Amino acid sequence: MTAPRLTLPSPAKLNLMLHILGRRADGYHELQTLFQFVDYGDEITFAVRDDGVIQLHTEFAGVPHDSNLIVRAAKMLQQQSGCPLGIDIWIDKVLPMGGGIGGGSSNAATTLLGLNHLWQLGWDEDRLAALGLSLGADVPVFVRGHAAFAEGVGEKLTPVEPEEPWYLVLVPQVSVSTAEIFSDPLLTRNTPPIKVRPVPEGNSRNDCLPVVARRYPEVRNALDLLGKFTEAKLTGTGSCVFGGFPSKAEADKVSALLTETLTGFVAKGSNVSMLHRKLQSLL
Ligand SMILES: C[C@](O)(CO)[C@H](O)COP(=O)(O)OP(=O)(O)OC[C@H]1O[C@@H](n2ccc(N)nc2=O)[C@H](O)[C@@H]1O
Ligand SMILES: Nc1ncnc2c1ncn2[C@@H]1O[C@H](COP(=O)(O)OP(=O)(O)OP(=O)(O)O)[C@@H](O)[C@H]1O
Repeated sequence: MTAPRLTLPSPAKLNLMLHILGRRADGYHELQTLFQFVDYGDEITFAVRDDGVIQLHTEFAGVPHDSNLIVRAAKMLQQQSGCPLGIDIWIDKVLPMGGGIGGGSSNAATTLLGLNHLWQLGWDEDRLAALGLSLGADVPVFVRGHAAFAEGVGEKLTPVEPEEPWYLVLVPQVSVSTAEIFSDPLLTRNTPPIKVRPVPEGNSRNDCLPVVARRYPEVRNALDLLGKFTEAKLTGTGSCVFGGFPSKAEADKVSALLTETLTGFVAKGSNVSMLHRKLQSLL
């Protein structure tokens, strides 16, 4: 008998602002950032196996299975929970890699929450978020599934309710290495912390933008194009660039101007992740 399959969404995130406050002794940077999800992402399908094997069936160009965050998340959860079960995994990958929209981190979180459900582990969100943090700074917010103001390296999360506009997200044909941007000597690392909550208007800057735009002409082009229609922002360390619109029709109108060399997608901003909405509907 074949095991029943469960398909779960793995949405992208946007950083609505990103300030770098300083650098810690371990090289990681202290940030203040606002995370919001969009209703657009990958889909991951899971089927439980009873032999304990963890098998990813979809190939990723340039990412060996052992370093894939999906496989790493599954193995870590299996090890730490002592679960004897295994899993077959397939992914429909639409999110660009190195785009600053957190595709890998989101995949890791969907895997943790999906397996917690299917293996019936009963782990709470705190425990899953702590495991997630060991896989990447962006994983905890995807585990929590709520728009958040993040501090520390991104793990200290306070839920927030920003507006939920339609976004046009531009995807320049270039992958940006997060580590490379954070090690650039020209990066601004001394932005004073915002102490007032909610974050006051006028703090939508991304401190990574000047360094990314300087290194990547493709990102500069995207910022220039979108900037003709709305405030154009960089998410994370790029490469993706996004802007908000009051309606889908207005975002679609600008999207229609895109070409093969600069693609993009239109998606609704969402303060509750698609993953959590789907999991809620299963209960
Ligand atoms: C820029 C953001 O996308 C904002 O959401 C994240 O902070 C990056 O999160 P991420 O991709 O999960 O990053 P990780 O995989 O944890 O780190 C990749 C590399 O970026 C650098 N890094 C990352 C996060 C951070 N707060 N400070 C850093 O200096 C480190 O060199 C690290 O080795
Ligand atoms: N399941 C996965 N999906 C995407 N990338 C993965 C995955 N597993 C490992 N990786 C590796 O992680 C790198 C970063 O991928 P990711 O899609 O998270 O980038 P990103 O959107 O820039 O993330 P962030 O916003 O967290 O900086 C990839 O270039 C790839 O080598």
